[in-house]
Amino acid sequence: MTALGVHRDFFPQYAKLEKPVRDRVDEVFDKFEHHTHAGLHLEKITGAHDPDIRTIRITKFWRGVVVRNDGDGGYLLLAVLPHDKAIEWARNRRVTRNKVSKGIEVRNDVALATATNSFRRLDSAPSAPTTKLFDDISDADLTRLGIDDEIRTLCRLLHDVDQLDALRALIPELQYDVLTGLAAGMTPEAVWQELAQNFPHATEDDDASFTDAMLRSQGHIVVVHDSDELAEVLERPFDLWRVFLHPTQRRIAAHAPYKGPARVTGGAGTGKTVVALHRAHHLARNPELPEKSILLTTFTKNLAKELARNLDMLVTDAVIRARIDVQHVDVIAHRYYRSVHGQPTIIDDSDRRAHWRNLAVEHGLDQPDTFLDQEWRQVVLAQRITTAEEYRAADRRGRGLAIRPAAKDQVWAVIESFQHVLQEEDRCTFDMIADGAADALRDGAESPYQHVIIDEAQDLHPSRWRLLRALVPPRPDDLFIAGDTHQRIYDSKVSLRQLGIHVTGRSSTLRINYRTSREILLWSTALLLGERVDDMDEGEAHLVGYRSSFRGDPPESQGFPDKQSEIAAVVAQVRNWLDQEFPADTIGVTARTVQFGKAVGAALTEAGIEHSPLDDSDGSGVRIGTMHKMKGLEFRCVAVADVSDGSVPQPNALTDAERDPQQHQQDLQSERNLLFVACTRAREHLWVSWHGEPSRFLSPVLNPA
Ligand SMILES: Nc1ncnc2c1ncn2[C@@H]1O[C@H](COP(=O)(O)OP(=O)(O)OP(=O)(O)O)[C@@H](O)[C@H]1O
Repeated sequence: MTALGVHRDFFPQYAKLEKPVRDRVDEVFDKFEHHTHAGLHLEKITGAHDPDIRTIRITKFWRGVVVRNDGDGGYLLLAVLPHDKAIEWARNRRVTRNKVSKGIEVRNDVALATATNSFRRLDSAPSAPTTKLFDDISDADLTRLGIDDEIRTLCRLLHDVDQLDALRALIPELQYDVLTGLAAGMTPEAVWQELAQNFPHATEDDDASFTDAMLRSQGHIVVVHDSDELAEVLERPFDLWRVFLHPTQRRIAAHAPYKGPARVTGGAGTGKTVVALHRAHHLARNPELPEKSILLTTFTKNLAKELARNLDMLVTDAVIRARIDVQHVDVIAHRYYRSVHGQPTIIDDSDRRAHWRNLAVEHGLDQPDTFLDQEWRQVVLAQRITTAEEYRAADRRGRGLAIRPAAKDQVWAVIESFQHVLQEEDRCTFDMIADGAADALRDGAESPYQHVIIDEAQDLHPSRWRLLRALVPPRPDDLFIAGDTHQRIYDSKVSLRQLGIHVTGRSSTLRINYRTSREILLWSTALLLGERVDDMDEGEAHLVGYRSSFRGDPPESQGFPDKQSEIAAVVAQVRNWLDQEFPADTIGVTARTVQFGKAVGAALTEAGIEHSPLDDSDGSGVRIGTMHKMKGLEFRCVAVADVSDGSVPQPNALTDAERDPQQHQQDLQSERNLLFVACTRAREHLWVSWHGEPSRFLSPVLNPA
């Protein structure tokens, strides 16, 4: 059957067409599967660099650009442009094959030759630097990684990453990907490993048909076989993530059954959530699965809503969609806890702290409520400790302060009393509910799910992991975990290994950021300079090769003498974005504290600008919320306000350094990560402000070494 490929670059062009022209495009390609070459009325172009590239009439003013392959009769739709532009565009293009992926590449011969000449001139100027960007990479390595002669000649002339960036539209996608990976510090071997995993035919001779070659170009070509499929992929031309996955994303999402728990990591915006959604879709295609047998879950209620919204966009077949249950992890915990213990009553934070304070005084223990609460959550509840003996022998790695054996008994006595009080009051915490639910499930006869997919996994407490483990029996494809420990903002460090979740050999890393511009990414990652971050599997997490897929404006940062003038500036900045026609709901404002957010909200109201809190899922207008609430979300424009000394880090989130230096460091790390999370929510514009002195966390960007 005739296959039609549609190139990724076609989508934004199609999205911008007026409705009647779009309809004509649909009409022209309707029933393409039955068309012969002549049926599609393709026209040759005089002077074309590639004889297979033709144009096709859409309307009097618009033409499509199509590759027609005589070998197997496949078509590839490349562009839709005004008449003269289309002819010019098509004349200069040439279709080639990538040596590694054996997939299709489309290049502009004329522009590449011009660029090579320009860079040659720059390179021979007396002021040109003597070192070049790829001096350390041999020709043999470049060739092995699929860089062809023409691109190699060009890239040998480049001095820095900015020059490489400038060539993004000219260098074929996969080759550009390889070059940016090398430029971002990956070794040729590391790049090769990734390519070899993604493209199993990498070392074979290229004997693929044209249609097979299109199928091997899944990052930038989607292949459809009939007009219904074509209509479906073109239905939401802005949401490219539905159709085009990076080869690494696709490999992870469409992997054959993983033998056990699998994991995807990667910096902010690298598409971990997208991969989790596609994995859910992939698994749900199994016709033998009953309804709601796959759980897609995450850390907060808002994020679960966002997952469900995106899943509805991705999975349009109602039968397949019905196999996936999207729930906030604590909703699941409540469901199974209730089945055994009835409706729980939650103790709020202030009551909990008051209990700790009172009990510490009662037991003559000089420890603050924060220490006791953390000790209880991170040691006692984390390891399900129930006796003084167990507590004495407990693994307290990761907890700062060492406790002498005698003092341990005293701490245990307070913890025991605290648990007793909770029991008497018949109140509990979310951690306790999760553990109660895990027990209920373990005692039950059947596991409720066959697959569990977890997003934003880095912040889950061990009790949630026990629950998730109990929701699905150990089996292939039981748990699929997406998370990034650089974005951990609560102090829930876990070792998956110790929880019996083994991901070794089934862990993959994404490195290309699709959300934020290179400028925003570099600025934000500088905030994390020197930080050591665990990978939840008893190793260290790194951001090697982490890079953005596009360029934009540099972030702006500005200080103000006082709170009032800063708030006025935030309002002015929001107004400025609105004047530039960014829709209000694509603008996010965030601050460390609820109070500052409220003050900004009041000022926006006064200025007549509609706004709503981030946690109001039906809210509209500019969205405002704390940095914690920004987790997992994204906006075209983000104002991060009150990044002031005294607000970031938030003093009451820090353990006293003298009492517990290690915990103090961990608290600082969570606070720094929080700022990183807030800044990496911005797609196009990031604006950071403070009043008085700036936060010390801004020092790497305000005073770079
Ligand atoms: N293959 C892709 N093509 C186009 N856009 C993509 C692709 N993958 C991801 N994106 C887009 O990049 C943005 C970030 O993706 P996503 O939220 O999945 O990243 P993440 O790694 O989960 O981010 P974070 O950890 O910061 O929450 C989203 O807007 C998503 O639609």
